[in-house]
Amino acid sequence: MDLQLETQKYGVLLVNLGTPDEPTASAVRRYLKQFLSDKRVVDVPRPIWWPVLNGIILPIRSPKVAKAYQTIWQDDSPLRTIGQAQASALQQRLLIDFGIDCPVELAMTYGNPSIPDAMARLQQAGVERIVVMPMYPQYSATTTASVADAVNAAVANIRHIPELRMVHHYYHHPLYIKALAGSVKSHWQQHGRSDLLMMSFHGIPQRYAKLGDPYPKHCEATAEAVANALELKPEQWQLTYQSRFGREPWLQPYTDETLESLPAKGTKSVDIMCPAFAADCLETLEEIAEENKEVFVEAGGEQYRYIGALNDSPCHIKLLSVLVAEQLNGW
Ligand SMILES: C=CC1=C(C)c2cc3[nH]c(cc4nc(cc5[nH]c(cc1n2)c(C)c5CCC(=O)O)C(CCC(=O)O)=C4C)c(C)c3C=C
Ligand SMILES: [Fe+2]
Ligand SMILES: [Fe+2]
Repeated sequence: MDLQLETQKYGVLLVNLGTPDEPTASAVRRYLKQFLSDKRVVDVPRPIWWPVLNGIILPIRSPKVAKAYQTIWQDDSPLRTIGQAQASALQQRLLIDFGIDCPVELAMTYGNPSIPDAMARLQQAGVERIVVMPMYPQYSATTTASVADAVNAAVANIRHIPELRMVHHYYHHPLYIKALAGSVKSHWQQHGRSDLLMMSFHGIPQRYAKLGDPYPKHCEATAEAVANALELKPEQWQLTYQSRFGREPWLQPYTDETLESLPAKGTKSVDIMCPAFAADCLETLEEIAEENKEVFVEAGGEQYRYIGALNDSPCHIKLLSVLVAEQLNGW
């Protein structure tokens, strides 16, 4: 791609969901309170949700989730460590491939580094035009739109605001599909091939999809494109949804229930990947790689292998650099 850029200085805000500052109950509580107070995430009317959140969810969930974080914590939360590696690799790639000297700052919608702090660092570096890059291949109001809300809230406190563009989704981008299919192929080369490739996506409530959230359509398109790229027959792959929260029905089929049912149907080995996660985190390293493995093995499964997220792999960074360059073009 040949970029024709004006003289303004460009910057990138690479945004992921968020994670606690420490794997302690009090830090997890602070993070969950910010996350679960977002109306995009939980849309229950506030007079009903506030007492449930503060009186039941936060006191019960925070210590439990802190213990889960302790099992994956390595000096810091993997989501933040990987995000920082992605940001610096992306900055280098933009310079090498496109000749753009463009600072890249990692930010989190909830927790740290916060979006206002990261935007302030970009402006201090002289950046006037910011590409916001939410790390969500599939658009959802619960994630991508929350990034837009948080960026707009940050801008509301700035006198001299930057110009902004945002990547909306990339669920069908050829380089994204190529990176996912490539990660499966190299996993198969190293470990051999299982009976089934499961593509487990983070869920959302069914009601949100009925109200117009296109997220499940995007997930289906990603999964079908990966299956096509790998030339899989319909019985060799399956799309599922993980991480449900609360009582109402979420997108189905559920990952854990599917894994529990597979051995009885003769599927004894599974490779599982999580295409909606741009970086490994609690939901992949603990829920999928550990908890769900136990579910499958206890139900009679024999081999269960988790295929890691794209993280800071060269194909992933290449994809991110092209997504940014596509936004910069003609700006
Ligand atoms: C309460 C409703 C939730 C919705 C809707 C939701 C959507 C959603 N989330 C991600 C990505 C991530 N979620 C992560 C953790 C996490 N998610 C929820 C709840 C909802 N997510 C909770 C309560 C938590 C915290 C852990 C827990 O209490 O179980 C993470 C991991 C963060 C980390 O620190 O490692 C990610 C990433 C997507 C992509 C999505 C909708 C498309
Ligand atoms: Fe598109
Ligand atoms: Fe989540």
